Amino acid sequence: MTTLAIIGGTGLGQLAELTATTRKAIDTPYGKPSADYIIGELGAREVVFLARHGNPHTIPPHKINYRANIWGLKQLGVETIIAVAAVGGITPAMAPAHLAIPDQIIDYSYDREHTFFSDTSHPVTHIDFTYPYNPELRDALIDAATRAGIAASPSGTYGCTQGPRLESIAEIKRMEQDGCDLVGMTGMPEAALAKELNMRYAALAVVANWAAGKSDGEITMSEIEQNLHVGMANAAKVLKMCIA
Ligand SMILES: CSC[C@H]1O[C@H](OP(=O)(O)O)[C@H](O)[C@@H]1O
Ligand code: HPA
Repeated sequence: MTTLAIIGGTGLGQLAELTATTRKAIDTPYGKPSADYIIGELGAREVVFLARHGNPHTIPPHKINYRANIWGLKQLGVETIIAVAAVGGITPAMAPAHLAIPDQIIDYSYDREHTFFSDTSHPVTHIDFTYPYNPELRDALIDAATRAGIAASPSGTYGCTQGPRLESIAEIKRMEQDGCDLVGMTGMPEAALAKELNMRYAALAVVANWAAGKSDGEITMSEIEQNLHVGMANAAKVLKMCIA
């Protein structure tokens, strides 16, 4: 049975390292996942890959069916999820193309289906979310980055905005005061849904750009693409080392 999954986001719509792949379309009680699940091998391990924004990349962050994505992985027997996420860098260490393994999260998103526990016919369920990211899985990613010789910040707070627009300077200032180091649009409810289904979940963040106001001028898609080109190549090395 497959136990490990990688969810790829912006800049990682497929995982070239996967070999012997098959596809699996899954329907769930919550609707359709973003794409077919790609099941293949990485090193000696079976790995499931899911393109968070669909294939091709057409689903914006606020329209992603996070519940279907996570439910489908559970159906496939996945117990461990490494989520790859493009982010904006807020604090000085989080420079473009840098990697980080966040340890905390703040949710600024809204109007998203964010729980499996809305059903009023069951007793109310409150999961613990003290550690949104699985500590052992985070340690494995940190260790893999060290062994791969790739610099990665071993902690950081990820702030999840609603998107799809990027943020204003004032919004980033507020997030920085709140303690955010990184800003993205997909970390929630993904992390919480995985925890609700008792799955190990950690994120490998790749900095695509300085967040609004942290560099001169506006943020351009071409700078994001260039930084992700470098950052995702390093992320793939960390994933490979981690899984091996
Ligand atoms: C301008 S790129 C913004 C886009 O990239 C991130 O996606 P993902 O987390 O899936 O890698 C961010 O959350 C936004 O969706
Ligand atoms: O600046 C950003 N803001 C939000 N999400 C992002 N994903 C990449 N860059 C950014």
